[in-house]
Amino acid sequence: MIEVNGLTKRYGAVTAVHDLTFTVRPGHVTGFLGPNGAGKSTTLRMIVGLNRPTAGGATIDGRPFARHRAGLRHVGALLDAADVHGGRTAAAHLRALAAGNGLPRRRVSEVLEEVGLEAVARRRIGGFSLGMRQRLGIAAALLGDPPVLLFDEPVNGLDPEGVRWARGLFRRLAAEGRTVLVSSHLMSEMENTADRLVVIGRGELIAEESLAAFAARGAGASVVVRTPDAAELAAVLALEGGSVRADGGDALTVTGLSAARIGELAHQRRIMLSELAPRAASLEQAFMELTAGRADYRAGARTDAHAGHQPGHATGHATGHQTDHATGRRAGAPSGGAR
Ligand SMILES: Nc1ncnc2c1ncn2[C@@H]1O[C@H](COP(=O)(O)OP(=O)(O)OP(=O)(O)O)[C@@H](O)[C@H]1O
Repeated sequence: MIEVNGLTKRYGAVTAVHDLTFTVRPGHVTGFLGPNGAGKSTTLRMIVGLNRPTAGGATIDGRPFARHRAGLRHVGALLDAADVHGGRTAAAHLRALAAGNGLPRRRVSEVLEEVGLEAVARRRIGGFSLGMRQRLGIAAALLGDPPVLLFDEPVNGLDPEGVRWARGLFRRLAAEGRTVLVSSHLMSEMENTADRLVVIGRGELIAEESLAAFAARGAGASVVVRTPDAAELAAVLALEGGSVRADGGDALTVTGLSAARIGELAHQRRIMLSELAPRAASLEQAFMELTAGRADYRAGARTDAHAGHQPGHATGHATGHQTDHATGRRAGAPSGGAR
């Protein structure tokens, strides 16, 4: 179990994470979601002691990460797949990690097989694609067979088969009773993987609930209506507080009114309907609505909040990250002191 309590991280004037409190339970895949720059990586790094909180803290199975002597045997993490020594082979990288953490050498071949990299075990990591590096990072996280696992954007760069494989792996790890926290900025990556969600925006908690509860919020749900009297019905529905989009011809898409209410209003006005079809919100839509206004950057426009930010961070970790991000530590080996 991971317990995050009042976790806060400030970088000068920038508050990356603000008073974040949530719990990640064993036996589930918990999706850690938020738009770019929401503070996911910073939070994960604080959980494993690589960033020092400004306030608050996090425990893993009751103790801060630093007090876990078992290291990789207790907690495995993929934090930055690019953060590996390119001159080493995959096998050598994992062997060094195993040796440094007192793990048996046989684990190296076991995890290489698990992630499907046996065939390239003796190739230098420098020539690996991002997807292969992600697999290697996942292998490193699994090396100590730990009960607690954290993965930061693990499916970035994986091909569709790789994404399906990773989903299955996370679910299996959770089914084995492990605590599995997986971050993503895309709801679509989580909806077939996670059964619980922690959603953050601009460093603050927005939602902590089951995927089912999230889906039931109904945000973004709409009703498709077809009628020969589209203009008249649109006016009636707008008066009732619905928001109506004319889709051309006899079709309208209505939000803010239930299908039952639309049917009732049409009946009262003797407007004939040829279709009345509720459409559930996609989870992606619900996520977008929930985090609207909490994303630092959206296509084409920048919000005015976080005025001190460098535009470069829209692409991830381009600028302003020197203080904490460049720790030079390897994925899967969250050890050493925090900055
Ligand atoms: N070392 C740092 N120095 C200054 N600001 C930082 C540093 N690390 C992160 N930030 C800022 O903190 C905020 C949260 O960044 P973080 O990388 O944790 O977000 P994220 O949710 O992981 O985003 P992404 O999906 O883009 O990786 C951003 O505004 C970022 O610019």
